[in-house]
Amino acid sequence: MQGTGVYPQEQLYGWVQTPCVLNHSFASHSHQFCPPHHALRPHQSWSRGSSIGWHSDDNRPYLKQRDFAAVCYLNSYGNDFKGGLFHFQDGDPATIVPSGGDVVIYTADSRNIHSVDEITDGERLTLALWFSRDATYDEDAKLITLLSQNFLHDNAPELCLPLPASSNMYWFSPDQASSDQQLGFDICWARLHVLGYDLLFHQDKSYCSNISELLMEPLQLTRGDELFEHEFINILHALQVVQFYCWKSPDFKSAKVEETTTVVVLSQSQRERFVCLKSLFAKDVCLVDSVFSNVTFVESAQHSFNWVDFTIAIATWEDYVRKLHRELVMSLPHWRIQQSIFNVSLDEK
Ligand SMILES: O=C(O)CCC(=O)C(=O)O
Ligand SMILES: [Fe+2]
Repeated sequence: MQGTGVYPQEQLYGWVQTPCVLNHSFASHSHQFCPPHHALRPHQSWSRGSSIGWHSDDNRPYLKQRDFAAVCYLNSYGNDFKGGLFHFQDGDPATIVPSGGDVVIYTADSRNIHSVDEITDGERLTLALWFSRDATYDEDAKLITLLSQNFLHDNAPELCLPLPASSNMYWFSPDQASSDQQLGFDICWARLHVLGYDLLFHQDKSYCSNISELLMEPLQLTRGDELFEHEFINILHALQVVQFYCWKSPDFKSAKVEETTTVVVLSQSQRERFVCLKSLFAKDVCLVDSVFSNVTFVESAQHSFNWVDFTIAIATWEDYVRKLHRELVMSLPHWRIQQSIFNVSLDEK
């Protein structure tokens, strides 16, 4: 994607925690309507310093299949971030102020040249979609095939556990032209860190300098000098539970506690191990703090932490994932018949 600024690097896989209510804000519409095929980019975080200069969304030979673009805002200008206004070069409205739940839709060609101002504070979250008339770019068909292969076994919830993508997907480099792992930090590690957690691999991995290998390893979480003995299957699993806990912890207050929580004090050698790991995952901890300062998810985590509630969060997260899995398994036969996940009915009034 062309742009003069710093394009956001982070793409998170997993669920979108903010509900999307569509308030249509059509910036441009044209063409005789025929239901387009869609491609979805996972929800995206624009951290402080991100921006994108004037561009159209089909501005590369390999992007020519894009006919329409849609951006759904998952949080709001003013409340969650500063800067980050969207501008069209021509036409009216010229400026869109992102507001959680709103969607802006426009043709992907040069009739809708647009830009996004630099984010000066907080974190801007969006969900971007592109629509194509060319069936060979139909993401639904690909996804349905993939889901059919992997998700048809109802009683295999472990299949729902997240698998990290390639390691450079999670590496934030201040120099975005390179993915040089001598600078910057791992975003998963950084998110855990700003929420007050450190991590420790089950086996001593301090000899291992390959981040992509480490991202796949089982691990435990620590806070202060405490080690929580639960084992997470990989860093994304731990991160999903931690974020789920931040999101849902107000609901746990009234919950009855039957879970047993095992926390031990860190030994000296364990402490040394996580110091080693820290230098592997973050070359610059000050940069982590500066990128994530004033981010709302950090503020929302300022609740009183306790491991008992956290233990409940693990079990509740598992129930939640199982529920999503069941819904998926129920919908899949229908999607397979339709060969489509999102159906636009032209007859609906
Ligand atoms: O996030 C936005 O408001 C627009 C993003 C954009 O222009 C793009 O991803 O191409
Ligand atoms: Fe764009």
